[in-house]
Amino acid sequence: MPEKSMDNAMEAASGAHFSGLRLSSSSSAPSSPSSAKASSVRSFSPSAAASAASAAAGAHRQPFVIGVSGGTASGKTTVCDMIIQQLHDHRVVLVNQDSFYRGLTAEESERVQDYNFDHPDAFDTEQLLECMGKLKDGQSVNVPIYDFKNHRRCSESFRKVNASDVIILEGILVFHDQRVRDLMDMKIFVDTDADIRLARRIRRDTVERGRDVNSVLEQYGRFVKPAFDDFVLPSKKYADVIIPRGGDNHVAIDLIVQHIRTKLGQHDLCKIYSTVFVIQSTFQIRGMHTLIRDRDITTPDFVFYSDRLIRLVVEHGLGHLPFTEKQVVTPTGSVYMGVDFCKKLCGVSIVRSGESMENALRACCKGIKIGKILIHRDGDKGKQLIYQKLPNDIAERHVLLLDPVLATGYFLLPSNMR
Ligand SMILES: Nc1ncnc2c1ncn2[C@@H]1O[C@H](COP(=O)(O)OP(=O)(O)O)[C@@H](O)[C@H]1O
Ligand SMILES: Nc1ccn([C@@H]2O[C@H](COP(=O)(O)O)[C@@H](O)[C@H]2O)c(=O)n1
Repeated sequence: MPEKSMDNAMEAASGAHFSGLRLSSSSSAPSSPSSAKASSVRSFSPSAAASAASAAAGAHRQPFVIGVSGGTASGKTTVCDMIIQQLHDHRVVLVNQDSFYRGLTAEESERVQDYNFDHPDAFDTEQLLECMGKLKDGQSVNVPIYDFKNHRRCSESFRKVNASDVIILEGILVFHDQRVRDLMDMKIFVDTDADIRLARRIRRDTVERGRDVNSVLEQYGRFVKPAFDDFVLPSKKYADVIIPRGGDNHVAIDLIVQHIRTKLGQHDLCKIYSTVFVIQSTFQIRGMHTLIRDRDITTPDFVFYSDRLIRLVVEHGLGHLPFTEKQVVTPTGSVYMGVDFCKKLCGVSIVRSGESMENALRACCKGIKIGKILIHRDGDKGKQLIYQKLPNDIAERHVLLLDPVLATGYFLLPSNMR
């Protein structure tokens, strides 16, 4: 039998069927050690379940929001570009706080040299919050386009920013307002020496922003430096990560990208770990998860349903073991072309073990050559090691981690069973 067919057979074993649910005693489902929950299971309506499932499937995932702050010309945009480049397989959008600079009034425009663009009041933070709120909600937004040459927003054009997996919000004062900070899952401060920043700013503002050297120096001494000391530097304490030398610090950027990937992987583990197999959620599995999460479940029912879930995980896992073709002769003398597992399952780590789990595992593994079953109990070193390697909410699903080199299976069980 080709490997695919074997997998398909195992897949079918954990596919969408209700045999594991304990329906009423008149049904053909396995008999129940306790009927306490039977009535609630009986009222399990496929149509209600279907709408609940589709609601869950269509449920909007919260994007991962990263705030990037730092002094002017510290390299914030450069760092953001590097992160975006490295996260090429995810949808990432960049929102610049600069886009939310208020347009100047005619009077302010006349005396622009007296205007403090580095004070928090120079930004329309309410509008920024509204845009970020929509993006977090999965809606696309029109972000204003700001022109540094004439200190105005373009009145007609906007930049359309689509909902994404990752939103990066960059700007000198993005850590200043607590409401903006609270939107962020990760805060990065780009820390570059003041003299380097000033040199870059002179070059950039004269080349790109239509200024002359004198006006840059004047603005820097009068507003930029004092505001950095008063508002930007004090907000550094909110940062989770400080990157010295900005875009030159490849190690820091690599580490940050790795962290973001891990966080995103909580939604899509298979993108990070090629050896992770996530069992497809079915009504049967969700129904049983619902039952065992119910605080009113009786102990016999809990044991029954958790045992059933464990069996599904284990059976699914066994489908990934290597096998060879094997012929056997049946009692009637005919030849049956079958398969035989060709390597030993040398270790199975169960994140939380209990007698019923051990029993279920041993029962499922009957007929398979098992070298050793390792059961890690609470506090075990092995368990710690497994946890260190995995994102926090991985246990929300049934996951089987197979290491093809060691042929070791890790069966992770739902969080409430830890
Ligand atoms: N590591 C670097 N080495 C040399 N120039 C840099 C470096 N990082 C940024 N720059 C330059 O400095 C200027 C400001 O960088 P930018 O990333 O736009 O900073 P910010 O967004 O903090 O204002 C740009 O002209 C950019 O090309
Ligand atoms: N019309 C404007 C608006 C802002 N600035 C300066 O921009 C700096 C912030 O942008 P960075 O890319 O350097 O982070 C800020 O320090 C303002 O002084 C300006 O000069 N003119």
